[in-house]
Amino acid sequence: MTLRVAVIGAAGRMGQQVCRAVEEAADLEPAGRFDVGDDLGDLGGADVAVEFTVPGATLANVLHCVERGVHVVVGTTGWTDESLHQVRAALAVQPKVGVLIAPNFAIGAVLTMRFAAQAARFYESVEVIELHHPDKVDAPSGTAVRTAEVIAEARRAADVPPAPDATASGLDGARGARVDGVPVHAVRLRGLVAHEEVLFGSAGETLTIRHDSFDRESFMPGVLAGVRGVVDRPGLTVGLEEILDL
Ligand SMILES: NC(=O)C1=CN([C@@H]2O[C@H](COP(=O)(O)OP(=O)(O)OC[C@H]3O[C@@H](n4cnc5c(N)ncnc54)[C@H](OP(=O)(O)O)[C@@H]3O)[C@@H](O)[C@H]2O)C=CC1
Ligand SMILES: O=C(O)C1=N[C@H](C(=O)O)C[C@H](O)C1
Repeated sequence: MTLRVAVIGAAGRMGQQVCRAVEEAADLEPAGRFDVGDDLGDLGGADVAVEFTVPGATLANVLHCVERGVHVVVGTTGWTDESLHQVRAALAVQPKVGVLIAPNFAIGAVLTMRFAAQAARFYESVEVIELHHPDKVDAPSGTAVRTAEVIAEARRAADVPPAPDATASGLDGARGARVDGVPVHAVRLRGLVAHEEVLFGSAGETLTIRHDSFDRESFMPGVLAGVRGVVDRPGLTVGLEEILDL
């Protein structure tokens, strides 16, 4: 069966790449391209909309799609418990519709989060560093936030005490931001795309897990897997790992 796919944020860095990927996929058909200021209307008759816009716009776009019975694959970051709650409420009146929200569609980034969760209970110390292109509008990255959260959950479950840190004075921000107690550092550098390092340490050893997206092409297999998977997954799914059965 051919799926008709609309792209919201189609003029953006990710949106352009998604439009190309949809055009090249034999089982998908472009239904429409939407960007800032466009009326989403009936999404061009799409079965699935792919949404890569900005944190301030994504909730309204997703709710619009759900209300019209269109499945949605969302890559935009900045989701909160409150905005996820609003999506669940909208889905309750459209029980056949599926929404997939994933902070990162690159397979290696999903594996990095999984490996980090596995390693978390074995180490005293942990820090997350995310490195991105300087045109990114949010910090830290959605991926780094999720990575820190899964690490913190695993450490709590294993009763690992807070990481040691004797810092008593210094400049604000020097130790990064705390996400669920885990220090997260954001680097913005021309030449980069999307990268993450998770550093673990214990007496006499460290473990570094690193993922690099050198090209936005790296997100496309995950996005297309999401498009094909979301139509058979009513309700809200958070994280590509659910679709990949990881
Ligand atoms: N989950 C994942 O794997 C990935 C997630 N991302 C996330 O995706 C999002 C987009 O990233 P990226 O493509 O680099 O960003 P861009 O800024 O390149 O693209 C966003 C596009 O959305 C447009 N836009 C803004 N508001 C609206 C709106 N209300 N309706 C429709 N379109 C709108 C922008 O227009 P204008 O510029 O005119 O405002 C722009 O064309 C970010 O949140 C980023 O973190 C990025 C890469 C991978
Ligand atoms: O803005 C980006 O580029 C990216 N955003 C996502 C995030 O914030 O985690 C995913 C990836 O890191 C690229």
